[in-house]
Amino acid sequence: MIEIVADTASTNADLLQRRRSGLPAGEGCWLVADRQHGGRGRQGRAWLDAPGNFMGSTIIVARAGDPPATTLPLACGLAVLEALVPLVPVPGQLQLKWPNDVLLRGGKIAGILLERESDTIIAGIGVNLATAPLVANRQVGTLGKVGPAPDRDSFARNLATAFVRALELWRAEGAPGTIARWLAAAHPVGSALAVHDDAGLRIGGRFAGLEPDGALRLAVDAGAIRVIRAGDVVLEGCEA
Ligand SMILES: O=C(O)CCCC[C@@H]1SC[C@@H]2NC(=O)N[C@@H]21
Repeated sequence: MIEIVADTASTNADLLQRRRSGLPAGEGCWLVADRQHGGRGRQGRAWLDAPGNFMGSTIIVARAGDPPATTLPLACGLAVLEALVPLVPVPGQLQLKWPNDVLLRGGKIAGILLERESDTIIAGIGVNLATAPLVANRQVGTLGKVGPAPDRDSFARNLATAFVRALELWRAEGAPGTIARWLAAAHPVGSALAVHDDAGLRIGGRFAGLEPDGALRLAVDAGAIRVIRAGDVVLEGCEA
């Protein structure tokens, strides 16, 4: 079920609140906002909205036997990518960047914030369907750069369908299959990346694939591998 609200602070906050209050809201339930004035992004950043863009959240209920939670962001990124592929003239222009950003010609077009409280995981998704908000020091993408902006509501329906499939595949294939499909859709191994860790430190290196739990492998000086489990990743030469 997809519910649409005209304006809210954050669809993630709203769905979390519904689960806390014990209101009926489970997997398959979506909340989509026309406008969102307190959008939350990863790493404590804000997510800027714009008319015609997609801002929405859904619920995932963790089950015993689920694959490692660290691979769920990858599955969510694959779902958003699947919903976007039919909307671009050249599908290869879309790439995933760790853990779940979608890039269009190198500019970030979609971001996902996962927030967890006990068995409830809220996946909040922002997609620049119509407008690329101005973000300091970042090249952001919009579908409007490669064609007409798609209808938000039909995008929402396609995304909900892609999400069901992505969750089923994640649960059926587990971490190895999810990682293999994510790698096939990501920028190439060897791409230059800069990682800004939680302390604000910048680590430069080259993309060296993923660990079995979905963490990022970064080849740094002298061929050493740094394993990144949290941080903000920039694809050098494309973003900022
Ligand atoms: O920083 C990111 O890349 C993640 C951005 C996630 C934004 C979406 S918009 C809908 C949902 N509600 C929020 O407050 N945030 C997410």
